[in-house]
Amino acid sequence: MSLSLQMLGTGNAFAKNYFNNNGLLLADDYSLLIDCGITAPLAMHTIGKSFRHVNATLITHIHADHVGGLEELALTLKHVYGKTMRLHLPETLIEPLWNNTLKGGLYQKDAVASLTDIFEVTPMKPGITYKLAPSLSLEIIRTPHIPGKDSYSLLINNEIFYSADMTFQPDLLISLVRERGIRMILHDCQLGGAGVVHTTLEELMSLPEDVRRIIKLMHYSDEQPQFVGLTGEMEFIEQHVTYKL
Ligand SMILES: Nc1ccn([C@@H]2O[C@@H]3COP(=O)(O)O[C@H]3[C@H]2O)c(=O)n1
Ligand SMILES: [Zn+2]
Ligand SMILES: [Zn+2]
Repeated sequence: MSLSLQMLGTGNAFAKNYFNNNGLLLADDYSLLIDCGITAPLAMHTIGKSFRHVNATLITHIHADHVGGLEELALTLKHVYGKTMRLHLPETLIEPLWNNTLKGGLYQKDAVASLTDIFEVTPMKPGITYKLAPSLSLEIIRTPHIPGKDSYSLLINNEIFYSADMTFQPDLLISLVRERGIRMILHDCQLGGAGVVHTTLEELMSLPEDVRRIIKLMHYSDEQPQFVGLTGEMEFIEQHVTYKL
């Protein structure tokens, strides 16, 4: 069994030196795109890959750096390649993703009137393990981000935690490591300022050593180079590099 991750981007929503924090998870020959932000189509082109070779896409929450590329993805697949993408997403995101984000661009009278008319939709619920492929299972965990906006982090193969954008949740992180035996945490990381809607580097640095040691940092700002060497045991993930998980 081989599991690897190549981030299309590792930047935060406003980064200009990094693409949006979207990941390509590869489990043997099955590939899952985790989030599809505004920059995802260009990032895919930059790394020489095409959406038509991706088996499915999963959405963590509705912000443009996580869903802004879905219109182009759906339209190119449909009109250029005659394909549809399987979309795994938390069931509470189905209605707002269509009505508040995608309907304006994708609606077509008598043809496309809902998310299921343009994607192969698989709704997900927290606490259930979904087998996406022989060597890939996923669970979603609802984690706080913006008041009133649902956001879901991921548990991959019951051993790797992939954070959506989220505020600092030390009890969750500690229990994932000490009670569920999670061996790796990929976490969003706001490098400066107060952590109002994200987790800050300072907050992550306050975690116990056994938790810090397995954290990799992503979703960071253009100031990232100034922080290399200042993150303790936690290393930055770099975009486009393929990591064996
Ligand atoms: N209450 C809010 C809402 C949003 N934001 C910023 O907008 C970005 C949207 O994408 P993100 O990656 O979730 O990061 C959010 C904040 O930078 C913010 O800073 N405060
Ligand atoms: Zn984001
Ligand atoms: Zn967000």
